[in-house]
Amino acid sequence: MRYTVSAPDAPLHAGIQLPASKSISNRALILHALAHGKQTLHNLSDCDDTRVMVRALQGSPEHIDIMAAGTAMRFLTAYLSVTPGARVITGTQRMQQRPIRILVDALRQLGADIKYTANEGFPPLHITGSELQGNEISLAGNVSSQYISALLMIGAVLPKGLHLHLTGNIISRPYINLTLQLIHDFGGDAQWSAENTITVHPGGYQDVPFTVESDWSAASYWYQILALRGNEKRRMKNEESLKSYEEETIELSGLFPHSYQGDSRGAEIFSRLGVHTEYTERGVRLTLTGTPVTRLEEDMVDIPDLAQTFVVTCCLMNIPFRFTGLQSLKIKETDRITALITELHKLGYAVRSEQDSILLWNGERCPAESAPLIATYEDHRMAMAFAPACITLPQLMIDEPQVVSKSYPGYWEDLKKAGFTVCH
Ligand SMILES: O=C(O)C1=C[C@@H](OP(=O)(O)O)[C@@H](O)[C@H](O)C1
Ligand SMILES: C=C(OP(=O)(O)O)C(=O)O
Repeated sequence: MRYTVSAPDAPLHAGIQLPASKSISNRALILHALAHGKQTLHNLSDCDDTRVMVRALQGSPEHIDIMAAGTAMRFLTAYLSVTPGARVITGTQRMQQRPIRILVDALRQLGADIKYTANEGFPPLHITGSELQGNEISLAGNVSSQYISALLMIGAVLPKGLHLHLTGNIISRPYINLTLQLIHDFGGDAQWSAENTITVHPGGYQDVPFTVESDWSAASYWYQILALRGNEKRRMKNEESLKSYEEETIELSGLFPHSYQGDSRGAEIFSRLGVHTEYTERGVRLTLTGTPVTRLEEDMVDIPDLAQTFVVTCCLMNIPFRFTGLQSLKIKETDRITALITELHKLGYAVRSEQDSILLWNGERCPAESAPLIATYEDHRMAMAFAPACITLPQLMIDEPQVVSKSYPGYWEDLKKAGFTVCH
């Protein structure tokens, strides 16, 4: 399947109910299960990554397929290690190439019984749950923060709690802090006890009602849409159309100013690309403002999921960039470094990488394809970050658009609500 996407002719005035955060949903589900919770979790995401988690936690299945959900794979590996019973946990072909050795080694040091059923270091895993006796381990903090979050959440149900010493340069740190925040919300006690050490006290969790915030990573595609509309506006000479663009607004509900989510930093970065954020009672109201920067440099080690949004946005706005801290992109849903370079070449942008961790563009162009079809590589963020490019490149085609269901099942419907045309 493929979609052809076109931008609205009329001024954009969209009101969007964003999906709930899958990162918060999947943490809340694990903590709720560890609390033997009966209370309702409100506003859980309906995305694939959360659905697989709900299914895995219901009725204790012996065979668990978490499809493409990194959080579900990592969080459940730790959870099943402390939960009585024997299970096999697996996922898509790609999930079977995403490394998990660091987490498995850490859990084994605590006493867990985990076996690789195919390739050493990768899912599927056979896990037999038991009470783990260990309470102090060191692990690398520079590969995926999801290993750390997984261990922290079970820390409070270990008889002696847990001291985690993190080695290397810690990546995706806001996701670790999000985990600590949710542990507190569920009545646990965990904090940074030294620069690279986190301590989780024993004592378990409380059964509390909880409401999941909307997803700031999903919000980034709407910021991108407005930034690209602003770019079109500046290219227009006609006073009337200029005025109508100026008044364009997008309202996104369910976001708060002091979010737990690290990707809320996207709002500040987009302010440098001409998008103003105003917090309202319901969420945020985005409007166009000011003049965008002429070059963007950013360390994205804390916000890896926003890399695709900013790389595509900057190319289309003709803003040269250098984004560092992207070392985790190679082991996500696809190798996002290679995928971005390949697809942007189709659109005529010669983006380059350095040291597998930097993406840069100095404004260099290459011949563009006349009717580009954007491949999505089973990666929701490839589809969602490239679709807004139709504002600059009319009739853009997106291959396998259904991939968005991993985190934002209503993405295409929401685009239609905002006036975009989405055709099969
Ligand atoms: O903990 C989480 O909810 C996540 C952590 C990040 O992964 P890494 O820690 O592997 O970078 C992020 O990319 C992912 O989408 C969600
Ligand atoms: C990397 C992502 O997800 P995960 O690692 O949880 O599969 C993502 O949603 O961009």
